Amino acid sequence: MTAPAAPPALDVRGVTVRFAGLLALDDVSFTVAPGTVHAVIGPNGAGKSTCFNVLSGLYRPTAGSVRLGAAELTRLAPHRIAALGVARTFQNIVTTRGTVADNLMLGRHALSRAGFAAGALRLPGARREQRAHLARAREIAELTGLGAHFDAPVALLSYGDRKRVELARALCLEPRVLLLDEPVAGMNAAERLRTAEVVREIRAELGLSVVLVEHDMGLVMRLADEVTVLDFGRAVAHGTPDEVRRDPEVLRAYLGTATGEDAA
Ligand SMILES: Nc1ncnc2c1ncn2[C@@H]1O[C@H](COP(=O)(O)OP(=O)(O)OP(=O)(O)O)[C@@H](O)[C@H]1O
Repeated sequence: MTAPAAPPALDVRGVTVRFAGLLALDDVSFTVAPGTVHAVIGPNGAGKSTCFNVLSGLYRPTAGSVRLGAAELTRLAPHRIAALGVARTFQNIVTTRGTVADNLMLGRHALSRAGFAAGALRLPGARREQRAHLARAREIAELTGLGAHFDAPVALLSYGDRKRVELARALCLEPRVLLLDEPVAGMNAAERLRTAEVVREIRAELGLSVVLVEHDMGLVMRLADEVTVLDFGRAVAHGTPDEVRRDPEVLRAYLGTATGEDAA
Protein backbone atom coordinates (compact mmCIF):
# COMPACT_ATOMS: atom_id res chain seq x y z
CA MET A 1 0.00 0.00 0.00
CA THR A 2 1.54 3.26 -1.11
CA ALA A 3 0.86 6.86 -0.20
CA PRO A 4 -1.94 8.45 -2.22
CA ALA A 5 -1.18 10.49 -5.36
CA ALA A 6 -0.92 14.29 -5.05
CA PRO A 7 -4.36 15.69 -4.24
CA PRO A 8 -6.32 17.88 -6.63
CA ALA A 9 -7.27 21.37 -5.45
CA LEU A 10 -10.27 21.66 -3.13
CA ASP A 11 -12.40 24.45 -4.51
CA VAL A 12 -15.06 26.13 -2.37
CA ARG A 13 -17.21 28.46 -4.49
CA GLY A 14 -19.93 30.81 -3.29
CA VAL A 15 -20.99 28.60 -0.39
CA THR A 16 -23.99 29.96 1.50
CA VAL A 17 -25.63 28.26 4.49
CA ARG A 18 -28.80 29.71 5.95
CA PHE A 19 -30.29 28.50 9.25
CA ALA A 20 -33.82 29.93 9.51
CA GLY A 21 -33.09 33.69 9.43
CA LEU A 22 -29.36 33.37 10.10
CA LEU A 23 -26.71 33.43 7.37
CA ALA A 24 -24.07 31.14 8.89
CA LEU A 25 -22.02 31.30 5.66
CA ASP A 26 -22.49 34.05 3.11
CA ASP A 27 -21.04 33.44 -0.37
CA VAL A 28 -17.75 32.00 0.92
CA SER A 29 -15.07 31.06 -1.62
CA PHE A 30 -11.52 29.80 -1.21
CA THR A 31 -9.21 27.26 -2.79
CA VAL A 32 -7.03 24.79 -0.93
CA ALA A 33 -4.01 24.39 -3.20
CA PRO A 34 -2.65 20.83 -3.59
CA GLY A 35 -0.40 19.75 -0.74
CA THR A 36 -0.82 22.90 1.34
CA VAL A 37 -2.04 23.60 4.87
CA HIS A 38 -5.00 25.97 4.63
CA ALA A 39 -6.33 27.42 7.88
CA VAL A 40 -9.86 28.74 8.37
CA ILE A 41 -9.94 31.13 11.30
CA GLY A 42 -12.33 33.65 12.80
CA PRO A 43 -13.97 34.71 16.05
CA ASN A 44 -16.57 32.54 17.83
CA GLY A 45 -19.67 32.03 15.71
CA ALA A 46 -17.90 33.17 12.51
CA GLY A 47 -18.93 30.03 10.63
CA LYS A 48 -15.84 27.81 10.84
CA SER A 49 -17.64 24.67 12.04
CA THR A 50 -20.42 25.25 9.53
CA CYS A 51 -17.78 25.45 6.81
CA PHE A 52 -16.23 22.14 7.94
CA ASN A 53 -19.66 20.53 8.07
CA VAL A 54 -20.25 21.58 4.46
CA LEU A 55 -16.82 20.29 3.33
CA SER A 56 -17.43 16.90 4.96
CA GLY A 57 -21.06 16.58 3.78
CA LEU A 58 -22.81 16.93 7.15
CA TYR A 59 -24.53 20.13 5.93
CA ARG A 60 -25.84 20.80 2.44
CA PRO A 61 -25.24 24.41 1.49
CA THR A 62 -28.17 26.60 0.50
CA ALA A 63 -26.07 27.71 -2.48
CA GLY A 64 -22.58 27.22 -3.87
CA SER A 65 -20.35 24.26 -4.54
CA VAL A 66 -17.42 22.27 -3.21
CA ARG A 67 -15.22 20.43 -5.71
CA LEU A 68 -12.21 18.20 -5.32
CA GLY A 69 -10.57 18.48 -8.74
CA ALA A 70 -13.34 17.48 -11.17
CA ALA A 71 -15.40 15.71 -8.49
CA GLU A 72 -18.45 17.57 -7.24
CA LEU A 73 -18.77 16.95 -3.49
CA THR A 74 -21.57 19.40 -2.75
CA ARG A 75 -24.54 17.06 -2.36
CA LEU A 76 -22.80 13.81 -1.54
CA ALA A 77 -23.34 11.92 1.71
CA PRO A 78 -20.43 12.09 4.19
CA HIS A 79 -19.26 8.49 3.49
CA ARG A 80 -19.12 9.19 -0.28
CA ILE A 81 -17.04 12.31 0.36
CA ALA A 82 -14.71 10.27 2.60
CA ALA A 83 -14.44 7.64 -0.15
CA LEU A 84 -13.36 10.37 -2.58
CA GLY A 85 -10.47 11.17 -0.26
CA VAL A 86 -11.69 13.85 2.14
CA ALA A 87 -11.36 12.66 5.76
CA ARG A 88 -12.07 14.70 8.87
CA THR A 89 -11.45 14.70 12.57
CA PHE A 90 -13.99 15.95 15.08
CA GLN A 91 -13.23 18.64 17.65
CA ASN A 92 -14.73 16.90 20.66
CA ILE A 93 -14.26 13.24 19.91
CA VAL A 94 -11.47 11.64 21.85
CA THR A 95 -11.49 7.88 21.69
CA THR A 96 -11.31 5.92 24.94
CA ARG A 97 -12.13 2.37 23.81
CA GLY A 98 -9.91 -0.41 22.50
CA THR A 99 -6.23 -0.28 21.66
CA VAL A 100 -4.59 2.19 19.29
CA ALA A 101 -4.43 -0.66 16.75
CA ASP A 102 -8.17 -1.37 17.14
CA ASN A 103 -9.02 2.26 16.48
CA LEU A 104 -6.77 2.53 13.44
CA MET A 105 -8.15 -0.72 12.01
CA LEU A 106 -11.63 0.82 12.27
CA GLY A 107 -10.26 3.57 10.04
CA ARG A 108 -9.01 0.91 7.58
CA HIS A 109 -12.41 -0.78 7.58
CA ALA A 110 -13.82 1.45 4.86
CA LEU A 111 -10.89 0.54 2.60
CA SER A 112 -11.11 -3.22 3.09
CA ARG A 113 -12.14 -4.94 -0.14
CA ALA A 114 -12.78 -8.35 1.35
CA GLY A 115 -14.56 -6.80 4.31
CA PHE A 116 -14.08 -7.63 7.93
CA ALA A 117 -16.84 -10.28 7.82
CA ALA A 118 -14.66 -12.37 5.51
CA GLY A 119 -11.75 -11.67 7.84
CA ALA A 120 -13.76 -13.07 10.72
CA LEU A 121 -14.37 -16.25 8.66
CA ARG A 122 -10.58 -16.54 8.26
CA LEU A 123 -10.57 -16.75 4.46
CA PRO A 124 -6.92 -16.74 3.28
CA GLY A 125 -7.23 -13.70 0.96
CA ALA A 126 -8.98 -11.77 3.69
CA ARG A 127 -6.28 -12.71 6.21
CA ARG A 128 -3.58 -11.43 3.85
CA GLU A 129 -5.49 -8.21 3.33
CA GLN A 130 -6.00 -7.86 7.08
CA ARG A 131 -2.23 -8.23 7.63
CA ALA A 132 -1.53 -5.55 5.01
CA HIS A 133 -4.00 -3.20 6.69
CA LEU A 134 -2.40 -3.86 10.06
CA ALA A 135 1.06 -3.10 8.63
CA ARG A 136 -0.20 0.18 7.15
CA ALA A 137 -1.97 1.08 10.41
CA ARG A 138 1.35 0.53 12.20
CA GLU A 139 3.13 2.84 9.71
CA ILE A 140 0.50 5.52 10.31
CA ALA A 141 0.89 5.09 14.08
CA GLU A 142 4.67 5.65 13.66
CA LEU A 143 4.04 8.71 11.53
CA THR A 144 1.72 10.24 14.12
CA GLY A 145 4.01 9.55 17.08
CA LEU A 146 1.91 6.64 18.36
CA GLY A 147 4.17 3.78 17.29
CA ALA A 148 5.27 2.94 20.83
CA HIS A 149 1.61 2.74 21.92
CA PHE A 150 0.27 0.66 19.03
CA ASP A 151 -0.96 -2.22 21.20
CA ALA A 152 -1.79 -0.09 24.25
CA PRO A 153 -5.35 0.59 25.39
CA VAL A 154 -6.25 4.12 24.31
CA ALA A 155 -7.68 4.82 27.77
CA LEU A 156 -4.14 4.60 29.22
CA LEU A 157 -2.66 7.23 26.88
CA SER A 158 -2.18 10.91 27.65
CA TYR A 159 -4.87 13.31 26.37
CA GLY A 160 -2.57 14.55 23.60
CA ASP A 161 -1.85 11.03 22.37
CA ARG A 162 -5.55 10.11 22.54
CA LYS A 163 -6.45 13.13 20.44
CA ARG A 164 -3.77 12.11 17.93
CA VAL A 165 -5.41 8.66 17.68
CA GLU A 166 -8.35 10.50 16.12
CA LEU A 167 -5.98 12.12 13.61
CA ALA A 168 -4.32 8.76 12.86
CA ARG A 169 -7.72 7.09 12.40
CA ALA A 170 -8.65 9.72 9.80
CA LEU A 171 -5.29 9.13 8.05
CA CYS A 172 -6.10 5.42 7.85
CA LEU A 173 -8.67 6.32 5.18
CA GLU A 174 -5.69 7.37 3.00
CA PRO A 175 -7.22 10.82 2.44
CA ARG A 176 -6.04 13.27 -0.18
CA VAL A 177 -7.46 16.09 1.92
CA LEU A 178 -7.48 15.97 5.71
CA LEU A 179 -9.90 18.26 7.59
CA LEU A 180 -8.61 18.93 11.11
CA ASP A 181 -11.17 20.46 13.47
CA GLU A 182 -9.28 22.08 16.38
CA PRO A 183 -6.60 19.39 16.56
CA VAL A 184 -4.88 20.88 19.62
CA ALA A 185 -7.94 21.96 21.65
CA GLY A 186 -7.41 21.12 25.33
CA MET A 187 -3.74 20.15 24.86
CA ASN A 188 -0.86 21.51 26.93
CA ALA A 189 2.00 23.43 25.29
CA ALA A 190 4.24 20.37 24.76
CA GLU A 191 1.37 18.36 23.25
CA ARG A 192 0.52 21.25 20.93
CA LEU A 193 4.10 21.46 19.64
CA ARG A 194 4.20 17.69 19.11
CA THR A 195 0.93 17.77 17.17
CA ALA A 196 2.16 20.67 15.01
CA GLU A 197 5.26 18.59 14.22
CA VAL A 198 3.09 15.60 13.33
CA VAL A 199 0.91 17.67 10.98
CA ARG A 200 4.04 18.97 9.26
CA GLU A 201 5.42 15.44 8.95
CA ILE A 202 2.26 13.91 7.54
CA ARG A 203 1.93 16.68 5.01
CA ALA A 204 5.55 16.20 3.89
CA GLU A 205 5.41 12.40 3.95
CA LEU A 206 1.95 11.81 2.45
CA GLY A 207 1.71 14.92 0.26
CA LEU A 208 -1.88 15.55 1.25
CA SER A 209 -3.67 18.86 1.71
CA VAL A 210 -4.75 19.89 5.19
CA VAL A 211 -7.65 22.19 6.05
CA LEU A 212 -7.28 23.40 9.61
CA VAL A 213 -9.81 25.05 11.88
CA GLU A 214 -8.01 26.15 15.01
CA HIS A 215 -8.27 28.82 17.70
CA ASP A 216 -4.58 28.58 18.61
CA MET A 217 -3.16 31.40 16.48
CA GLY A 218 0.40 30.36 17.28
CA LEU A 219 -0.25 26.98 15.68
CA VAL A 220 -2.03 28.54 12.69
CA MET A 221 0.81 30.98 12.08
CA ARG A 222 3.41 28.20 12.31
CA LEU A 223 1.62 25.65 10.14
CA ALA A 224 -0.53 27.39 7.55
CA ASP A 225 0.59 28.25 4.03
CA GLU A 226 -2.65 30.14 3.43
CA VAL A 227 -5.33 31.49 5.76
CA THR A 228 -9.00 32.34 5.13
CA VAL A 229 -10.57 34.59 7.77
CA LEU A 230 -14.30 34.31 8.39
CA ASP A 231 -16.35 36.92 10.24
CA PHE A 232 -20.14 36.75 10.60
CA GLY A 233 -20.20 34.08 7.87
CA ARG A 234 -18.24 36.12 5.33
CA ALA A 235 -14.69 35.51 4.12
CA VAL A 236 -13.15 38.87 5.03
CA ALA A 237 -9.52 38.09 4.22
CA HIS A 238 -7.27 35.54 2.51
CA GLY A 239 -3.50 35.37 2.44
CA THR A 240 -0.35 34.06 4.04
CA PRO A 241 -0.25 34.14 7.85
CA ASP A 242 1.83 37.33 7.69
CA GLU A 243 -0.58 39.01 5.29
CA VAL A 244 -3.72 38.25 7.31
CA ARG A 245 -2.02 39.23 10.57
CA ARG A 246 -1.60 42.76 9.18
CA ASP A 247 -4.98 42.96 7.40
CA PRO A 248 -7.19 45.76 8.84
CA GLU A 249 -10.36 43.65 8.25
CA VAL A 250 -8.85 40.89 10.36
CA LEU A 251 -7.89 43.26 13.14
CA ARG A 252 -11.44 44.59 13.05
CA ALA A 253 -12.91 41.06 13.17
CA TYR A 254 -10.80 40.30 16.20
CA LEU A 255 -11.34 43.73 17.78
CA GLY A 256 -10.73 43.46 21.47
CA THR A 257 -8.84 40.23 20.90
CA ALA A 258 -5.11 40.06 20.23
CA THR A 259 -4.16 38.23 17.02
CA GLY A 260 -0.94 36.97 18.59
CA GLU A 261 -0.13 33.65 20.25
CA ASP A 262 -3.04 31.65 21.58
CA ALA A 263 -5.66 34.32 20.90
CA ALA A 264 -9.15 32.93 20.23
N1 LIG B 1 -27.36 23.75 13.22
C1 LIG B 1 -27.48 25.07 13.40
N2 LIG B 1 -28.69 25.66 13.48
C2 LIG B 1 -28.82 26.99 13.66
N3 LIG B 1 -27.79 27.84 13.75
C3 LIG B 1 -26.56 27.32 13.69
C4 LIG B 1 -26.32 25.91 13.51
N4 LIG B 1 -24.98 25.68 13.50
C5 LIG B 1 -24.41 26.89 13.65
N5 LIG B 1 -25.34 27.87 13.76
C6 LIG B 1 -25.10 29.31 13.88
O1 LIG B 1 -24.31 29.68 12.77
C7 LIG B 1 -23.30 30.62 13.14
C8 LIG B 1 -21.94 30.06 12.82
O2 LIG B 1 -21.66 29.02 13.75
P1 LIG B 1 -20.37 28.10 13.68
O3 LIG B 1 -20.52 27.05 14.74
O4 LIG B 1 -20.13 27.64 12.29
O5 LIG B 1 -19.22 29.14 14.10
P2 LIG B 1 -17.71 28.85 14.53
O6 LIG B 1 -16.88 29.86 13.81
O7 LIG B 1 -17.39 27.42 14.30
O8 LIG B 1 -17.75 29.17 16.08
P3 LIG B 1 -16.82 28.56 17.28
O9 LIG B 1 -15.48 29.17 17.09
O10 LIG B 1 -17.52 29.09 18.50
O11 LIG B 1 -16.83 27.07 17.15
C9 LIG B 1 -23.51 30.90 14.63
O12 LIG B 1 -24.30 32.06 14.75
C10 LIG B 1 -24.25 29.67 15.11
O13 LIG B 1 -25.06 29.97 16.23
